[in-house]
Amino acid sequence: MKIAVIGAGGVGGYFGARLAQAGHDVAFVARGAHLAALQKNGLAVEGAAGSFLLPAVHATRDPASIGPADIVVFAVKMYDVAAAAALIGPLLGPDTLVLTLQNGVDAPHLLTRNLGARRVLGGAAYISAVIAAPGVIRVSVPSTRIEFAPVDGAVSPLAAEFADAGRAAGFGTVLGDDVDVVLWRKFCMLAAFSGVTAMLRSAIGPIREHAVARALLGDAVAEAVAVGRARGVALPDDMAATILRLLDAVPALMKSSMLEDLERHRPLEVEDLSGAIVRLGAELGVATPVHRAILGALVLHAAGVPG
Ligand SMILES: NC(=O)C1=CN([C@@H]2O[C@H](COP(=O)(O)OP(=O)(O)OC[C@H]3O[C@@H](n4cnc5c(N)ncnc54)[C@H](OP(=O)(O)O)[C@@H]3O)[C@@H](O)[C@H]2O)C=CC1
Ligand SMILES: CC(C)(CO)C(=O)C(=O)O
Repeated sequence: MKIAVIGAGGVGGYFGARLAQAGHDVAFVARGAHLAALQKNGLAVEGAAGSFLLPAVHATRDPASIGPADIVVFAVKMYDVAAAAALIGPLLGPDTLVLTLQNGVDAPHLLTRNLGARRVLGGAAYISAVIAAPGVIRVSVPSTRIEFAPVDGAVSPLAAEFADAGRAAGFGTVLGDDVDVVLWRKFCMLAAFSGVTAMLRSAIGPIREHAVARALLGDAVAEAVAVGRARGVALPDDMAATILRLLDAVPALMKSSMLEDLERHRPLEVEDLSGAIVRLGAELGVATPVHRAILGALVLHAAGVPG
């Protein structure tokens, strides 16, 4: 398959590298020192999901030099979605699909406004990865996967082909038909996990061991699930319990990407995580005091520190 990755960071860099390693024609749209390193030294992956080097990768700032792809993997941070969406045009052929991998629940719907629902796949990435240095992606979990679904609910052969390609390339894929369920299942976990770990500046281990912190985490999950249900998303009855079981099973040292960003003084996605829950809760009449506190605790850091 021909795959273009916009945003070659922790998420796009890792999944794109696996697909390239498996022999697919993968091109990365990147920028800055990371782009320069990709062009000079190739793309290195290290960490718990395996280490390998792709010594020569197609990396560029200019999507026109890539041309139409089968799949565009769209993996910039949420606050970069609007600007990076302008890069998609030259990558579109008549049947190209665009797979969004942002946390949060809005990205596929934002892209749908310009691209139309038939082209957009909304995805949730289950991975913990960062750009450790320019040209180097570090993954801190052994097993990774993408769950995704078409915005219009119509599962196409190309989407199924991508799911197969991912599995053959070494990461899990789950192709569903209800994009909101795919997004909200992760969002309810992630908004709570990222918000509480970032607010408390702690990996998950100490949080789940302290009764007060654990209760905060449980309340954050419950608020997110309540908002999702009020929005009409078909979340399973045991959603909150399932999420807490999952968070009990992850390694004690695991941090959210938002905590990693906070520690690196990078911009935060908090407005699209706890902020979205607060906004939707207000619209739907669901109280969200924990997410309001998370938003308040982090909002002054949301722009990061330039440089
Ligand atoms: N990291 C993780 O473990 C997980 C992250 N996610 C989600 O995935 C999304 C991506 O996150 P992540 O991979 O961590 O982000 P990263 O910051 O690691 O990577 C994003 C990359 O996109 C680049 N970029 C942004 N805009 C442009 C542009 N216009 N042109 C070219 N390159 C651009 C960024 O460059 P620059 O640095 O210069 O801004 C950066 O290199 C987020 O929504 C996140 O919440 C989901 C699951 C896990
Ligand atoms: C929780 C995790 C690591 C799950 O993939 C994640 O998505 C994030 O921290 O952004």
